Amino acid sequence: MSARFTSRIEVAGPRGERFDEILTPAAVDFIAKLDNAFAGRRRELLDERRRRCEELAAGERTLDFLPETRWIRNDPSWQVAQPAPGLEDRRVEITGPTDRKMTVNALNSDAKVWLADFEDATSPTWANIIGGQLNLYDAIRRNIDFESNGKQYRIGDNPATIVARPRGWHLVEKHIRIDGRPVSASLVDFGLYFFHNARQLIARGSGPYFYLPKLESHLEARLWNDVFRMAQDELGIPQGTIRATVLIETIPAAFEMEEILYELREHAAGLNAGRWDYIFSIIKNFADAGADFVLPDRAEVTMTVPFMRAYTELLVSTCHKRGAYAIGGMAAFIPSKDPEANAVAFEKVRQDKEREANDGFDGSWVAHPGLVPVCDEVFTETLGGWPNQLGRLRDDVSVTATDLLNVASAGGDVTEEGVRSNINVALRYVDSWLRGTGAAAIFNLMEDAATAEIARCQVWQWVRNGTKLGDGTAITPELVRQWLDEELASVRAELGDSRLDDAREIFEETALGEKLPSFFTTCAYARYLTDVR
Ligand SMILES: CC(=O)SCCNC(=O)CCNC(=O)[C@H](O)C(C)(C)COP(=O)(O)OP(=O)(O)OC[C@H]1O[C@@H](n2cnc3c(N)ncnc32)[C@H](O)[C@@H]1OP(=O)(O)O
Ligand SMILES: O=CC(=O)O
Ligand SMILES: [Mg+2]
Repeated sequence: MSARFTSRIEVAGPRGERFDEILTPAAVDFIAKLDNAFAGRRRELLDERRRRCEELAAGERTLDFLPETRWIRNDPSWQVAQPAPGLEDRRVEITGPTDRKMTVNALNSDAKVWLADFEDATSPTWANIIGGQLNLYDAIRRNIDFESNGKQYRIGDNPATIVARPRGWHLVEKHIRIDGRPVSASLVDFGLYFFHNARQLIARGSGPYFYLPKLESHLEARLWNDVFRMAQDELGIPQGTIRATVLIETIPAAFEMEEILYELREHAAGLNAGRWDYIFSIIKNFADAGADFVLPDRAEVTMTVPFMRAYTELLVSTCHKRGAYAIGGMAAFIPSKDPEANAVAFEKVRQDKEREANDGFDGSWVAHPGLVPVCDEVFTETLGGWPNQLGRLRDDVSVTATDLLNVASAGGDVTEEGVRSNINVALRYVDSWLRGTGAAAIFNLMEDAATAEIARCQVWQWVRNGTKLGDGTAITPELVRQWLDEELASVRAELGDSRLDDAREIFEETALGEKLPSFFTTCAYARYLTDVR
């Protein structure tokens, strides 16, 4: 169903129950104002991303710390804003999609923060996006009690602070159109959440807080900062009320961490080490750059390989130099019903959090309520009586461009099991995503858009480089197609028909095509998640 709000603005998505409470004329007008002001710059910055990626692929460019912003890195006088109410203590943060049940469960999980996710953990169907906004709207107003399967869902006395993660700059929301063109998905998710909830959150002693995903440069951070300034002005909310934590999850952004904090300094709360998209970004940007950039099996790219350690060490030292929180990333292990797998998962998560706490992170992420106590315990032990370890300046850290780009330092092998696992996981995850679920437990691991991007991108990189298995067999398109047939058959035997044919099509296109598409989500969204052309 389509509703025209003005001669320029059209909402083309179906009207779900209570969607009109979110898609009010004033809220849609607010998004249109943001889009009018910032759509052009967004497009230019996306063009710049494409240019950089192509130049890197062609060997015409390398990545390094920017000479033109050295003055920002050398200027000792600036710090980011003070921690805002509810964000002083971030020792454990739970992430997850914004469906109704998970909203209540995450808020009650005893985590300090809930990352309410419209990005990696959400399949961006119209129902998920507007339904998710409704759930947040209701949760913030404590109007979300319900019963399901005999269980009462009700927000308790000490809920987590909500930090919403809008979709990245690369995505559009085709169901809202201005002058016939789709608006930026980032502005839709940010705009609706901010418009409806900013004042409520402030009145309740919290505030409008955001995680910003997949940034590739400080100019993209500047764009967000300008969005914040305009949004605060429009609603008459004091400048500097918003807080944003930026995910450093692309390789270009790793070279601009300090500049990103600088651009957002009046709104910056910290940086997060988004490890999965970071690995994806490295593969994507260097997929064509030769054998030195070929990564081993996905399971072998751990946080302790030298180039990943360089990244997290630089992140902590950069943050603490500027008074910003350093938040750790997601260990993919989740609780399991099998006691043995469960024990392994808890031990792996504990080790991951211990490494982060020892390195100086102020807190970290978990994917499941069952993991909150582990993370809490580890950080509480390290923090002592303090809410953070901002005082640990990590002056000992010195990371060079070579350290960040030393992808070969990962070592490890590519195996048949690794290739098959990538194919299998990608099929299962894309199938789930097409059915509207953006985070899934697959083989006892949390899989989401970022981890699935790694899976299909690795296959493309291995094929492109003719990477060899231990027995000398080269990974060719023919071999991958043969294994794809076999893996598909085994997944189909388990799941039934599902959306596996579509998942296969997406896999072939994004893992075996002549060109490596930037994201599987952009093409799959346009083709399968919306009828709007
Ligand atoms: C790369 C990145 O960006 S990481 C961040 C993005 N990814 C994520 O956020 C993933 C978040 N995690 C999840 O979505 C889920 O934990 C999954 C899909 C991996 C597993 O979910 P399930 O299979 O439902 O797990 P399980 O059956 O053990 O859940 C038990 C209970 O915990 C709840 N639960 C599980 N994970 C979460 C979560 N992250 N937030 C809130 N509640 C959760 C379930 O809803 C269920 O509740 P119920 O007892 O009321 O029915
Ligand atoms: O968003 C987090 C990541 O690891 O990707
Ligand atoms: Mg991510």
